[in-house]
This record gives sequence, C-alpha cells and structure tokens, in this order.
Amino acid sequence: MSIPNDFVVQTTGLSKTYPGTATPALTDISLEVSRGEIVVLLGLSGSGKSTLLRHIDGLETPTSGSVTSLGERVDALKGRELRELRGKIGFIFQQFELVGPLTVLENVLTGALSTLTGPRLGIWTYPKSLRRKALEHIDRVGLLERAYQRADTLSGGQQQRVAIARALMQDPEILLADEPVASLDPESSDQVMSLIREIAAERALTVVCSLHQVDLALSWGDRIVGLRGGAVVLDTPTEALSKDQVMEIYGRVAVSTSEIQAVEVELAEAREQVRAGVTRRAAERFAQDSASEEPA
Ligand SMILES: Nc1ncnc2c1ncn2[C@@H]1O[C@H](COP(=O)(O)OP(=O)(O)OP(=O)(O)O)[C@@H](O)[C@H]1O
Repeated sequence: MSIPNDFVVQTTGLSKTYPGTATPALTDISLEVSRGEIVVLLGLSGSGKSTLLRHIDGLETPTSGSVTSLGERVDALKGRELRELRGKIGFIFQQFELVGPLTVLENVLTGALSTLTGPRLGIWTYPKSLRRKALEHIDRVGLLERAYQRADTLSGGQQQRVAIARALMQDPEILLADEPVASLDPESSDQVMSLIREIAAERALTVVCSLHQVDLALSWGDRIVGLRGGAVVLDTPTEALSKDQVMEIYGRVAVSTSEIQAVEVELAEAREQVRAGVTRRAAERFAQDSASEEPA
C-alpha cells in the first residue's frame, strides 16, 4: 500500500514487545525523518536502537503502531513487495557482515544480488555493467587498489568501507547503519562517519544511524534522537543538544555523582574534539586556498 507522504521514514505509535519477553523493546515511538537528513540514534545498550532500525527495514513487525518507509507501509508488506522496498534501503552493521574469503569486489557485487535471478559464483558470473559499477563504488570508498584482495585481510575500517560500497550497489534511498563504528578505533571511526556523510550528501541519501559515542553523534549527525528504555527521550538538532539532554539519555545508569561527572567530562571532550576538528579543517582549507592563489 503506497501512502502519499513527505517523510522518507515515519513511525507512528510504534511499539514492540518481543515474543517471550515482558518488557517492551520500543514504546510509542513517533518519528518523522525528511529526505537527506542524517539522524543519529543515541542511547545505552538495550535502549532499542537496533530494534527501531530493524522496523524501518521491515525486518521486524510492530506489536502496535505503524512504520512507513519511502511512502510504503513496511509493516503491511510481504513477499516480493517487501523485498522490493528493502532493495531501496541499504543497511550496514557493526561487524561488517562481509564474506571473509571472498575478494572485496565479490563482496561488493553481492549487494546487487536482489536485482538478479539465480545464484552467482565468482565475479565473471555478474554482468559487466555491474562489475564496472562495483569498481566505481570501491573507488569511491578509496579501496580500488584492494579490489582483488580477500576481505578478511583488510582492517576493520577498510571492511566497513567495503560494506558501504556493497550497500551502494542497491542504489539505496535510505541508509541504515547499526553502530557502524563500534568495532573501530577513533581514527577509523571518524573516516567511516565522514565517508557516510559525504556519500549521503552526494546522493541525497537519508541516513538513520545508531551510535554509542556522543562525540561522533555531535560531529556527524544533523539531528539526535535519544532513546532510553525503548522510548524517545529527546529529539533535537545537533547544534541545540545540551548537557541536560545528554543526561536524560544516560540518566538511567548515571546515578552516582562520579558517573554524572564522567558524562559531563565526556560531553566537554566531545565538544572540544568537534571544535578542534572544525578548526583543523578550516586551517587545511585556508592553507589549500592560499597555496592555489600563489603565483606560479
Ligand atoms: N530478538 C529478540 N528477542 C527478544 N528480545 C530482544 C530481541 N532483540 C532485542 N531484544 C531486547 O530488546 C531490547 C532492545 O534491544 P536493542 O538491540 O534494540 O537495543 P540497542 O539499543 O540496539 O542495544 P545495543 O546498543 O546493545 O545494540 C533489549 O532489552 C533486548 O534485550
């Protein structure tokens, strides 16, 4: 069922209680995401971030409420219609989910499997146009020289870039990312988040991304949606995020003074990193501009 809708993703009163559990994983989530927005879901482990992402992709059925992605009632679709919708939604995960012994190129090509019929074994069984497209995406994520290398010989950051290239094979309109940098060191995390942001801008992609780290959320999100105990406890543009609001997200565990202080320190550090990053990028830009203005 197609519904006229200005929002790329919309949930209305979405609640989910998994079978065999007493506590809801999500409670009454009403969320609207516009095209091109980068929304970061921030919250503690178990707050419901993955569950919400899985509903947007139609991997879970709500206990009550509705989920609309790209104008389609996800919770009402089945079979081929659901697969077609999911073909427009890319999904990347914390553990990359690559096939280790396969090459980078083969892994990226698997992103196009939903558009093909029959099994494919080896790169030569894919049409030339898809092989070319896969190489273009591998180039875009900076790994062209590694296209024929086994995926399990790459670093974590490189593997996540392969997973991004694989998601691009679907020509997605939405990119969902479930803690995409949770396994990475800070430098790789920044590189991956920066790449996601750049690619989103190039392709007018709408991104919904879950993160644990406040600093990354502040650096890379347009908007922060805070989840606590399966409920939305804040929904705000990134630049308006206040310390009190972060406390609201982390409040459930930050019960002692020392824990509250730790959160305050984390937020101060995060803001400092954002400021330093902005200053560094501005300085680099200035240096480039100055160099290009120098007479030959
Ligand atoms: N398949 C499942 N069956 C039963 N309970 C589940 C299932 N998946 C998640 N849950 C429960 O739902 C709640 C929300 O889990 P979810 O994985 O969505 O949280 P999260 O914020 O993504 O956590 P994390 O940051 O650790 O990934 C948790 O209490 C979790 O134990």
